[in-house]
Amino acid sequence: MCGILGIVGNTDVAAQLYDGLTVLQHRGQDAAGIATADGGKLRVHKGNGLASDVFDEDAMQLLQGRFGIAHCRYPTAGSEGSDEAQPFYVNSPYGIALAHNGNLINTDKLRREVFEQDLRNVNTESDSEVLLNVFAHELSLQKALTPDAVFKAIEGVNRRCIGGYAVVISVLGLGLVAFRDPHGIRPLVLGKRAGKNGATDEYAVASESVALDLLGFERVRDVGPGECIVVTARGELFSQQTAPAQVHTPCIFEYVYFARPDSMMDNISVHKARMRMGQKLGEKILRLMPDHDIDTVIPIPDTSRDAALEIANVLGVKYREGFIKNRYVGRTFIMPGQGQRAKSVRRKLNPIPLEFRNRVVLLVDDSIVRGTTSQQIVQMARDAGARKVYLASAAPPVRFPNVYGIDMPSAEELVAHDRSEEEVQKLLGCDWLIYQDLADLEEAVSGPKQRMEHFDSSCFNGEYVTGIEEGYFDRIKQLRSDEAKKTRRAS
Ligand SMILES: O=P(O)(O)OC[C@H]1O[C@H](OP(=O)(O)OP(=O)(O)O)[C@H](O)[C@@H]1O
Ligand SMILES: NC(=O)CC[C@H](N)C(=O)O
Ligand SMILES: [Mg+2]
Repeated sequence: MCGILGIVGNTDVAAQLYDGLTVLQHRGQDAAGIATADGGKLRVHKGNGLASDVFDEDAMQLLQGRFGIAHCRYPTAGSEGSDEAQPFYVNSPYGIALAHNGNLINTDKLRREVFEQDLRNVNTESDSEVLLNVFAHELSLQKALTPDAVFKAIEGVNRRCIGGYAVVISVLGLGLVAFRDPHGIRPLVLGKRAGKNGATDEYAVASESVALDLLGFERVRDVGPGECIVVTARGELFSQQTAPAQVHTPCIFEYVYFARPDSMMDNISVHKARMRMGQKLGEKILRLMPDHDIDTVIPIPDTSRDAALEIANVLGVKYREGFIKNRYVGRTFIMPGQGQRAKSVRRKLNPIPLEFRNRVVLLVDDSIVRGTTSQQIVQMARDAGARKVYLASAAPPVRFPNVYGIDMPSAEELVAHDRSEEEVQKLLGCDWLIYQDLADLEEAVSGPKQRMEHFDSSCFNGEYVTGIEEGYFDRIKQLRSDEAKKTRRAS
């Protein structure tokens, strides 16, 4: 899902960008990078791995400058290679570095345009490098380097680029640029920190507010859909709507799985949204099984905990941590290959048998996507002595590909695609399977104050807010299915 962060400060920002990456790490484990602007020079350091693998003291020393951007990557386009780590950089019309969360769905067309019309070279298969070159070209059409010129350039980006995108850019000689796609599918939040001893205020933008909390920035507001913000190196903030107003449809899967519970996203607490998911699902369980025989509710750590606890409360049964998570194994869903994902579930989770022996357990996960986790977990619960194993998913069945920044390119890899709930239950091997209804999920996220009317729920309902060109799904399947990735890696 990728984490992005940009800071304009009164002192060097590299150490803060690094710290920020450590709390956005759950959004992308494959690569990390930082770019800072130091007078007339852009400094970039990036590579494969976690932030802690990529940066050492020498790298940090190089990254001087009072404004900069950072990225952690979960690939949705191109390869997992280090040349596709972000930020990407170009040196014309100015030194520009870009970090992108999301996925463009018209990359092929843009790539051709960038090469044939804009006369620019794109070196990798990454959609983000294409996006950078579109921006660079649009900026080159402007006469000056001012916030207004940047807004005009982003108007061009909004016009040409289709898909989900939240972006931070460093422009040498100007400052930080941040913007969000016209539907606000991907998240981006703005923070401010009062300058010390009369210095100007400092600003940060991040995928999640948790990065602002850590760095002592106050959460000001979310960047709006189709809005662009420019913070100059001197700390002046400008903002403008660069795309006509569209229906705001933030990605609902952020609340289900991606974001940290301690983040606020589009003014909604992720933690509260997950608790409400648990309440709704608990009520559905009671409706369908009023005389249930559940002894214990057990979460599948980490992400399902908030929902599982609320289900236990609604059902009035015990909540128990029956699986212990190995803290040194990362998130499995965002790993690039199925082999690695499958192996990691067992390495990551181990049962405490006494919480299972002779009990009827309700295992709760936030979502069931490929079924990698739940299939193994159900078996582990049985091996640990459970009398019956029920499984609840705080999200509805995932049946359709995601094309806006989650790497689910191929419907056939989704366990619920073209299967009834009974068929999925059989495949996962549990005694009963229950899914959240989509209307309940959307209500749970929106909350009692109904903060959001619409969502991008495409992986649940197959409705794509940008429209999808004929043949697109076949193309991404050919390029990005697990099989295709395996063949590419082997070659
Ligand atoms: O059906 P699947 O394809 O297995 O995908 C869904 C699972 O993957 C995620 O867990 P993950 O291990 O990535 O992270 P977590 O520790 O935050 O729960 C998610 O929370 C589900 O447990
Ligand atoms: N998950 C994401 O946000 C991915 C960003 C970009 N499409 C990449 O593959 O690097
Ligand atoms: Mg999980």
